[in-house]
Amino acid sequence: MGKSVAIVGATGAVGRTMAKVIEEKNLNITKIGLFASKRSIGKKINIGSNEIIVEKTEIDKVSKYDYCLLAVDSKLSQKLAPELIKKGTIVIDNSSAFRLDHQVPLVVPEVNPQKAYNHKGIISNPNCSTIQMVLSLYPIHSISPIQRVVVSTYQSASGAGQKAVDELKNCTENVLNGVKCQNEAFIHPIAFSAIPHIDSFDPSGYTKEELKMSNETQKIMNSQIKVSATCVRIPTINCHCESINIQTKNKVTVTDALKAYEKFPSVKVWDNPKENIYPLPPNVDGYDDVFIGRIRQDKTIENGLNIWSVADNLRKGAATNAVQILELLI
Ligand SMILES: NC(=O)C1=CN([C@@H]2O[C@H](COP(=O)(O)OP(=O)(O)OC[C@H]3O[C@@H](n4cnc5c(N)ncnc54)[C@H](OP(=O)(O)O)[C@@H]3O)[C@@H](O)[C@H]2O)C=CC1
Ligand SMILES: N[C@@H](CC(=O)OP(=O)(O)O)C(=O)O
Repeated sequence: MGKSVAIVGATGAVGRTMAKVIEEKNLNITKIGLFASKRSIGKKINIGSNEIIVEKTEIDKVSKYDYCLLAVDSKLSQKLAPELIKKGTIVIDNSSAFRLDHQVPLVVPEVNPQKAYNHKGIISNPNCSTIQMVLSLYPIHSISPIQRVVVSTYQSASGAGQKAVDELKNCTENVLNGVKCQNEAFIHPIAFSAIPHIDSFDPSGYTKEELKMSNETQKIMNSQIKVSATCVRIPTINCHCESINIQTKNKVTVTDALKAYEKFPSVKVWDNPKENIYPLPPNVDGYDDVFIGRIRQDKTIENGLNIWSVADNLRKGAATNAVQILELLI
């Protein structure tokens, strides 16, 4: 029998992308409900040929659905998810609220799909930079265990939500017109800049975004891989980039890495330096895969590789991964 699915946060960057991904996949869903804040009551969103009217989020309404894809901030997830599971709705949560909870599976379907079945009502979707990195690491890890990773990210505005995308556009236009740029979504004006500060600082000096990349990777890959991350916001609209340095237990050659990536689902290699071919955000926008290029041996250590990875953070980094989890369950 077909299942019913609610998207809460349906008007946001991730929620809108979830609606698109559901439209593209032929899932056994009989009813879809779209919910957001009271500001969005009456907005219309098309899924296939159906025009769906956005409703205000109320537990009694959302809990009528079998599954809820939650795409709201973590504070709101913390409030809504327990109330929904109490009423029997299974929640796939995009926020960071429950990701490190031992009772909650944290799932990348190509890596640890079996965890999804062992849920107690909530399944967490990992952080966008983490999903992308885990898929970039896992094929290499399958050849030789990864010991340590040093990663620098170049994260797009859409990672900070729809308002941040609007702010990037307005701010760029203002700066070009000699007008001062106002910033609310970002800590500093984003136009023509690079901001090494995503989420808040931890007493260790790392940001929470950087710690998520470390802690969530260990949980998903069930391994004590050491990850040292520096997360940077750059003025691109969509798609995150990552420069990843990987240290393995035994030597992994570029040829080994290419073979492993080529047979792995959801990973594509675009790597031809002679022809200037490597993944770029505008070419990856709208795709569900993680794209890898610039694969090369690290000359400074014995068992090291450097790679460049690009993925659509709203799709594989958020909506597509969440809908894949839903697909495993229905
Ligand atoms: N953007 C990304 O790449 C990624 C995001 N995530 C996570 O996904 C979640 C959603 O992010 P994103 O889509 O970027 O955020 P947006 O800011 O773009 O969207 C937020 C959504 O939450 C809704 N909302 C706000 N307040 C309420 C309320 N009181 N009741 C019901 N709905 C409300 C908004 O509705 P309204 O329009 O009515 O205000 C909107 O639909 C966050 O937890 C984020 O951390 C995770 C991985 C990647
Ligand atoms: N922090 C990510 C997106 C995000 O919302 O992540 P999280 O769900 O882990 O807070 C970014 O800004 O690009």
